[in-house]
Amino acid sequence: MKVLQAPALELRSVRRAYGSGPSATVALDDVRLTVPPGRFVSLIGPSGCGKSTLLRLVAGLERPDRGDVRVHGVTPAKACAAKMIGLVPQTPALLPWMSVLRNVTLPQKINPGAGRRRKEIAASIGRDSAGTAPDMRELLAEARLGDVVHKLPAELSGGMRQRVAIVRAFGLRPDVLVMDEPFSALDEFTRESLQDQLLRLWDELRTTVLFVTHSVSEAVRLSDTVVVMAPNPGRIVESIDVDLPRPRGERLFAERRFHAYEDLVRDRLRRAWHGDAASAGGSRA
Ligand SMILES: Nc1ncnc2c1ncn2[C@@H]1O[C@H](COP(=O)(O)OP(=O)(O)OP(=O)(O)O)[C@@H](O)[C@H]1O
Repeated sequence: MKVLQAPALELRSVRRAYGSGPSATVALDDVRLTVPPGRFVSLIGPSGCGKSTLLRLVAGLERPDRGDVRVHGVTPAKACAAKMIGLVPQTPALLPWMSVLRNVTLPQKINPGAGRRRKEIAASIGRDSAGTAPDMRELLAEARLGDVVHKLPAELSGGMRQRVAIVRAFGLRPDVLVMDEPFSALDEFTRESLQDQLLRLWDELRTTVLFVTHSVSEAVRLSDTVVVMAPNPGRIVESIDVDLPRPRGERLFAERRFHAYEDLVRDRLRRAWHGDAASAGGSRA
Protein backbone atom coordinates (compact mmCIF):
# COMPACT_ATOMS: atom_id res chain seq x y z
CA MET A 1 0.00 0.00 0.00
CA LYS A 2 1.36 3.38 -0.94
CA VAL A 3 1.58 5.84 1.95
CA LEU A 4 0.02 9.22 1.23
CA GLN A 5 2.82 11.77 1.00
CA ALA A 6 2.82 14.34 3.79
CA PRO A 7 3.28 18.03 2.95
CA ALA A 8 6.87 19.25 3.21
CA LEU A 9 5.70 21.80 5.76
CA GLU A 10 2.56 22.06 7.76
CA LEU A 11 1.74 24.68 10.38
CA ARG A 12 -1.59 24.21 12.11
CA SER A 13 -3.03 27.11 14.11
CA VAL A 14 0.40 28.09 15.37
CA ARG A 15 0.76 30.73 18.06
CA ARG A 16 4.00 32.04 19.50
CA ALA A 17 4.12 34.89 22.02
CA TYR A 18 7.06 36.41 23.86
CA GLY A 19 6.48 37.55 27.43
CA SER A 20 3.17 37.22 29.21
CA GLY A 21 0.15 39.26 30.22
CA PRO A 22 -0.89 42.47 28.48
CA SER A 23 2.69 43.34 27.53
CA ALA A 24 3.22 40.05 25.63
CA THR A 25 4.26 40.30 21.99
CA VAL A 26 2.23 37.94 19.85
CA ALA A 27 4.82 37.15 17.18
CA LEU A 28 2.53 34.65 15.43
CA ASP A 29 -1.19 34.04 15.86
CA ASP A 30 -3.26 31.28 14.29
CA VAL A 31 -0.77 30.72 11.48
CA ARG A 32 -1.78 27.98 9.09
CA LEU A 33 0.41 27.06 6.18
CA THR A 34 0.73 23.97 4.00
CA VAL A 35 3.63 23.62 1.57
CA PRO A 36 3.82 20.64 -0.81
CA PRO A 37 7.29 19.13 -1.43
CA GLY A 38 9.60 20.90 -3.84
CA ARG A 39 8.01 24.34 -3.75
CA PHE A 40 9.87 27.60 -3.41
CA VAL A 41 7.94 29.75 -0.93
CA SER A 42 8.88 33.28 0.14
CA LEU A 43 7.69 35.06 3.27
CA ILE A 44 7.39 38.81 2.99
CA GLY A 45 5.95 41.39 5.36
CA PRO A 46 6.67 44.46 7.47
CA SER A 47 9.34 44.31 10.13
CA GLY A 48 8.11 42.49 13.23
CA CYS A 49 5.38 40.43 11.51
CA GLY A 50 6.96 37.17 12.64
CA LYS A 51 8.86 35.94 9.56
CA SER A 52 11.99 34.95 11.48
CA THR A 53 9.91 33.46 14.27
CA LEU A 54 8.12 31.28 11.71
CA LEU A 55 11.49 30.14 10.31
CA ARG A 56 12.81 29.36 13.78
CA LEU A 57 9.74 27.23 14.52
CA VAL A 58 10.19 25.30 11.27
CA ALA A 59 13.93 24.88 11.92
CA GLY A 60 13.20 23.51 15.39
CA LEU A 61 14.99 26.35 17.15
CA GLU A 62 11.81 27.28 19.03
CA ARG A 63 8.50 25.61 19.80
CA PRO A 64 5.01 27.03 19.38
CA ASP A 65 2.95 27.88 22.45
CA ARG A 66 -0.06 26.48 20.67
CA GLY A 67 -0.66 24.56 17.46
CA ASP A 68 1.58 22.19 15.62
CA VAL A 69 4.51 22.31 13.18
CA ARG A 70 5.38 19.33 10.98
CA VAL A 71 8.18 18.80 8.50
CA HIS A 72 7.39 15.92 6.16
CA GLY A 73 5.03 14.64 8.81
CA VAL A 74 7.45 14.67 11.74
CA THR A 75 8.34 17.24 14.38
CA PRO A 76 11.06 19.79 13.52
CA ALA A 77 13.22 18.29 16.30
CA LYS A 78 13.05 14.87 14.67
CA ALA A 79 13.61 16.34 11.21
CA CYS A 80 16.66 18.25 12.49
CA ALA A 81 18.15 15.18 14.12
CA ALA A 82 17.82 13.43 10.76
CA LYS A 83 19.42 16.42 8.97
CA MET A 84 16.30 16.97 6.89
CA ILE A 85 16.43 20.75 7.44
CA GLY A 86 19.11 23.12 6.17
CA LEU A 87 19.42 26.69 7.44
CA VAL A 88 21.06 29.66 5.74
CA PRO A 89 21.12 32.67 8.07
CA GLN A 90 21.45 36.32 7.10
CA THR A 91 25.19 36.30 7.73
CA PRO A 92 27.05 33.13 6.86
CA ALA A 93 28.52 31.34 9.87
CA LEU A 94 31.60 29.70 8.37
CA LEU A 95 34.45 28.28 10.43
CA PRO A 96 37.23 30.84 9.90
CA TRP A 97 40.15 28.43 10.31
CA MET A 98 38.90 25.99 7.68
CA SER A 99 39.16 26.19 3.91
CA VAL A 100 36.06 26.64 1.79
CA LEU A 101 36.14 22.95 0.84
CA ARG A 102 36.40 21.77 4.46
CA ASN A 103 33.66 24.16 5.52
CA VAL A 104 31.24 22.62 3.04
CA THR A 105 32.25 18.97 3.52
CA LEU A 106 32.42 18.97 7.32
CA PRO A 107 28.65 18.78 7.96
CA GLN A 108 28.46 15.64 5.82
CA LYS A 109 31.11 13.94 7.97
CA ILE A 110 29.77 14.69 11.43
CA ASN A 111 26.73 12.97 12.87
CA PRO A 112 26.76 9.79 10.74
CA GLY A 113 23.64 8.52 12.57
CA ALA A 114 21.58 11.24 10.87
CA GLY A 115 21.61 9.37 7.54
CA ARG A 116 20.10 6.27 9.12
CA ARG A 117 17.43 8.29 10.96
CA ARG A 118 16.59 10.08 7.75
CA LYS A 119 16.14 6.82 5.84
CA GLU A 120 13.86 5.53 8.59
CA ILE A 121 11.72 8.68 8.46
CA ALA A 122 11.65 8.62 4.66
CA ALA A 123 10.49 4.99 4.71
CA SER A 124 7.82 5.72 7.31
CA ILE A 125 6.36 8.57 5.25
CA GLY A 126 6.65 6.79 1.91
CA ARG A 127 9.22 9.20 0.52
CA ASP A 128 12.47 8.51 -1.31
CA SER A 129 15.36 9.31 0.97
CA ALA A 130 17.82 11.95 -0.17
CA GLY A 131 20.21 9.40 -1.71
CA THR A 132 23.92 9.95 -1.98
CA ALA A 133 25.50 13.25 -1.05
CA PRO A 134 26.38 15.43 -4.03
CA ASP A 135 29.98 16.04 -5.06
CA MET A 136 30.87 19.20 -3.13
CA ARG A 137 33.60 20.23 -5.55
CA GLU A 138 31.05 20.10 -8.33
CA LEU A 139 28.55 22.17 -6.36
CA LEU A 140 31.26 24.71 -5.53
CA ALA A 141 32.22 24.94 -9.20
CA GLU A 142 28.57 25.43 -10.11
CA ALA A 143 28.40 28.30 -7.63
CA ARG A 144 31.52 29.76 -9.32
CA LEU A 145 33.69 28.96 -6.32
CA GLY A 146 35.87 26.36 -8.04
CA ASP A 147 38.96 28.59 -7.88
CA VAL A 148 38.73 29.36 -4.17
CA VAL A 149 38.16 25.93 -2.63
CA HIS A 150 41.42 26.11 -0.66
CA LYS A 151 40.98 29.68 0.56
CA LEU A 152 39.89 30.68 4.05
CA PRO A 153 36.57 32.54 4.56
CA ALA A 154 38.45 35.76 5.46
CA GLU A 155 39.99 35.77 1.98
CA LEU A 156 36.57 35.87 0.28
CA SER A 157 34.10 38.65 -0.48
CA GLY A 158 30.75 38.80 1.35
CA GLY A 159 28.95 37.42 -1.71
CA MET A 160 31.39 34.53 -2.01
CA ARG A 161 30.99 33.68 1.68
CA GLN A 162 27.23 33.63 1.28
CA ARG A 163 27.58 31.32 -1.73
CA VAL A 164 29.73 28.98 0.36
CA ALA A 165 27.00 28.93 3.03
CA ILE A 166 24.37 28.11 0.41
CA VAL A 167 26.47 25.33 -1.11
CA ARG A 168 27.10 23.93 2.37
CA ALA A 169 23.37 23.90 3.10
CA PHE A 170 22.51 22.27 -0.24
CA GLY A 171 25.34 19.78 0.21
CA LEU A 172 23.36 17.98 2.88
CA ARG A 173 20.51 17.67 0.39
CA PRO A 174 18.04 18.88 2.98
CA ASP A 175 14.38 18.09 2.37
CA VAL A 176 13.61 21.63 3.49
CA LEU A 177 15.93 24.62 3.18
CA VAL A 178 15.16 27.60 5.37
CA MET A 179 16.75 30.92 4.36
CA ASP A 180 16.51 34.14 6.39
CA GLU A 181 17.21 37.14 4.14
CA PRO A 182 20.37 35.48 2.83
CA PHE A 183 21.11 38.17 0.23
CA SER A 184 20.10 41.31 2.09
CA ALA A 185 23.64 42.54 2.75
CA LEU A 186 24.77 42.20 -0.87
CA ASP A 187 24.90 44.63 -3.77
CA GLU A 188 22.29 44.30 -6.49
CA PHE A 189 24.43 42.47 -9.06
CA THR A 190 25.84 39.96 -6.60
CA ARG A 191 22.34 39.44 -5.33
CA GLU A 192 20.94 38.72 -8.78
CA SER A 193 23.76 36.36 -9.59
CA LEU A 194 23.19 34.50 -6.32
CA GLN A 195 19.48 34.28 -7.01
CA ASP A 196 20.29 32.57 -10.33
CA GLN A 197 22.66 30.17 -8.67
CA LEU A 198 20.21 29.41 -5.90
CA LEU A 199 17.52 28.60 -8.47
CA ARG A 200 19.89 26.35 -10.41
CA LEU A 201 20.74 24.37 -7.27
CA TRP A 202 17.10 24.25 -6.24
CA ASP A 203 16.10 23.04 -9.71
CA GLU A 204 18.71 20.29 -9.57
CA LEU A 205 18.09 19.11 -6.01
CA ARG A 206 14.34 19.84 -5.76
CA THR A 207 14.47 20.88 -2.14
CA THR A 208 11.51 22.70 -0.58
CA VAL A 209 12.64 26.26 0.17
CA LEU A 210 11.22 28.69 2.72
CA PHE A 211 12.82 32.05 2.03
CA VAL A 212 12.45 35.31 3.97
CA THR A 213 12.94 38.53 2.05
CA HIS A 214 12.04 42.23 2.21
CA SER A 215 12.34 42.55 -1.57
CA VAL A 216 9.14 42.26 -3.61
CA SER A 217 11.10 41.76 -6.81
CA GLU A 218 13.24 39.01 -5.28
CA ALA A 219 10.16 37.23 -3.93
CA VAL A 220 8.43 37.24 -7.33
CA ARG A 221 11.57 36.25 -9.26
CA LEU A 222 12.27 33.25 -7.04
CA SER A 223 8.99 31.92 -5.76
CA ASP A 224 6.22 29.54 -6.63
CA THR A 225 4.27 31.17 -3.81
CA VAL A 226 4.68 34.49 -2.01
CA VAL A 227 3.21 34.46 1.50
CA VAL A 228 2.36 37.97 2.72
CA MET A 229 2.37 38.56 6.47
CA ALA A 230 1.13 41.38 8.71
CA PRO A 231 2.10 42.37 12.27
CA ASN A 232 0.29 42.88 15.60
CA PRO A 233 -0.32 40.02 15.86
CA GLY A 234 2.01 38.38 13.34
CA ARG A 235 -0.13 36.48 10.84
CA ILE A 236 -0.48 35.36 7.26
CA VAL A 237 -2.82 37.55 5.24
CA GLU A 238 -2.42 36.12 1.76
CA SER A 239 -0.66 33.48 -0.29
CA ILE A 240 -0.04 34.49 -3.89
CA ASP A 241 0.88 31.77 -6.39
CA VAL A 242 3.32 33.12 -8.97
CA ASP A 243 2.24 31.47 -12.17
CA LEU A 244 5.24 32.40 -14.31
CA PRO A 245 7.35 30.00 -16.40
CA ARG A 246 10.82 28.84 -15.39
CA PRO A 247 13.64 29.38 -15.91
CA ARG A 248 12.93 33.05 -15.27
CA GLY A 249 15.32 35.52 -16.85
CA GLU A 250 15.81 39.14 -17.85
CA ARG A 251 13.29 38.95 -20.67
CA LEU A 252 10.52 37.81 -18.32
CA PHE A 253 11.50 40.41 -15.70
CA ALA A 254 10.80 43.12 -18.28
CA GLU A 255 7.35 41.76 -19.11
CA ARG A 256 4.07 43.19 -17.97
CA ARG A 257 2.94 39.91 -16.33
CA PHE A 258 6.03 39.95 -14.08
CA HIS A 259 5.34 43.54 -13.02
CA ALA A 260 1.68 42.66 -12.43
CA TYR A 261 2.77 40.15 -9.78
CA GLU A 262 5.12 42.72 -8.24
CA ASP A 263 2.24 45.21 -8.10
CA LEU A 264 -0.07 42.65 -6.53
CA VAL A 265 2.42 41.72 -3.80
CA ARG A 266 3.23 45.40 -3.21
CA ASP A 267 -0.47 46.21 -2.86
CA ARG A 268 -1.00 43.43 -0.31
CA LEU A 269 2.09 44.57 1.58
CA ARG A 270 0.85 48.13 1.66
CA ARG A 271 -2.41 46.90 3.18
CA ALA A 272 -0.44 44.86 5.71
CA TRP A 273 1.50 48.02 6.65
CA HIS A 274 -1.67 49.98 7.13
CA GLY A 275 -3.28 47.21 9.13
CA ASP A 276 -6.31 46.86 6.91
CA ALA A 277 -5.36 43.48 5.56
CA ALA A 278 -7.91 40.74 5.54
CA SER A 279 -8.16 38.89 8.82
CA ALA A 280 -5.91 35.92 9.42
CA GLY A 281 -6.83 32.70 7.73
CA GLY A 282 -5.63 29.32 6.57
CA SER A 283 -3.15 29.30 3.78
CA ARG A 284 -2.04 26.73 1.27
CA ALA A 285 1.23 27.60 -0.43
N1 LIG B 1 13.39 36.40 21.58
C1 LIG B 1 12.44 37.33 21.57
N2 LIG B 1 12.04 37.94 22.71
C2 LIG B 1 11.07 38.87 22.71
N3 LIG B 1 10.43 39.30 21.59
C3 LIG B 1 10.79 38.74 20.44
C4 LIG B 1 11.82 37.74 20.35
N4 LIG B 1 11.96 37.38 19.04
C5 LIG B 1 11.07 38.11 18.36
N5 LIG B 1 10.37 38.93 19.18
C6 LIG B 1 9.31 39.85 18.78
O1 LIG B 1 8.39 39.13 17.98
C7 LIG B 1 7.94 39.90 16.87
C8 LIG B 1 8.27 39.18 15.59
O2 LIG B 1 9.68 39.16 15.43
P1 LIG B 1 10.41 38.53 14.14
O3 LIG B 1 11.87 38.71 14.31
O4 LIG B 1 9.89 37.16 13.94
O5 LIG B 1 9.84 39.47 12.98
P2 LIG B 1 10.36 39.65 11.48
O6 LIG B 1 9.14 39.72 10.64
O7 LIG B 1 11.35 38.58 11.16
O8 LIG B 1 11.08 41.07 11.57
P3 LIG B 1 12.24 41.69 10.64
O9 LIG B 1 11.68 41.83 9.28
O10 LIG B 1 12.50 43.02 11.28
O11 LIG B 1 13.42 40.75 10.74
C9 LIG B 1 8.63 41.26 17.02
O12 LIG B 1 7.74 42.14 17.66
C10 LIG B 1 9.82 40.97 17.88
O13 LIG B 1 10.17 42.11 18.66
